[in-house]
Amino acid sequence: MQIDEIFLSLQGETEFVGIPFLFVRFSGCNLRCSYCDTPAAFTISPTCHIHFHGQESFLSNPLSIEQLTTLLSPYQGYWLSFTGGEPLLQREALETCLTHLKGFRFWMETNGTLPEALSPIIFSHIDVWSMDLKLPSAIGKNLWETQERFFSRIAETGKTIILKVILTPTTTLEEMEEVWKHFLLWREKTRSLSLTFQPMTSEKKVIQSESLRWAYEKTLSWPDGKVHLIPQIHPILQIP
Ligand SMILES: Nc1nc2[nH]cc(C(=O)O)c2c(=O)[nH]1
Ligand code: SF4
Ligand SMILES: [Mg+2]
Repeated sequence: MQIDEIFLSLQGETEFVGIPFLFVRFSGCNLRCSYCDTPAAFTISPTCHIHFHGQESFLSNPLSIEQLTTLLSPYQGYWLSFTGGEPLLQREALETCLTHLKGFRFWMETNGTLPEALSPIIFSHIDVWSMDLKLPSAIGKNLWETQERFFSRIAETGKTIILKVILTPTTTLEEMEEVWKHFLLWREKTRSLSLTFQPMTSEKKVIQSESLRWAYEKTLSWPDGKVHLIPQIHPILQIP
């Protein structure tokens, strides 16, 4: 498996912020979002950067499942996030991880654009799906139809799904209306759905935008606690 980095930190996004997470960052991505904060994961890296408690080491790619098991087994009981890049581009490697790594709670960080890569093994092991909503202003094309197919398939599993949308100065209010329309429609398909509006951060500061103002008002108007406006906390805390 081609892994860009493996590290332990606090979850810096969504309503799970502040709790310890292992991150396994898969190499390769099928998108090139304007706001991407992990461009290093676009390409396959010759080495995997491992950093735990400020100690770093490197392993040559590809990594074996035995290497991964040795590295992660002291952390059984922790949440483990498969992130990227886009982990579903390496479906077989992901399935190997899911069937061999024992004693973790699995979190899937996905751009939600590869419904054809989903499989029964993935469905049975992932506990929480964190799915980005990719807007045309950030990726240059409309992917709603594909994202709808992706969402419908993961919703059938009944697992927790967190939708995440990144707010940037180029995000339009029409796009925000579209996000909201989909959130309301998709809520009908599953019991455990929440939405995080995530304003972009740069230089440890939250970037102001009209979509951020819009999201603030929308979040205030929604009382059930399933809609959140939360910036990334890891750049602010200056942690990985
Ligand atoms: N602290 C921290 N929290 C995160 N939440 C999602 C991340 C990601 O890149 O997938 C991430 C990350 O890279 N670091
Ligand atoms: S999907 Fe994620 S990793 Fe890929 S380009 Fe977009 S933000 Fe970056
Ligand atoms: Mg990140």
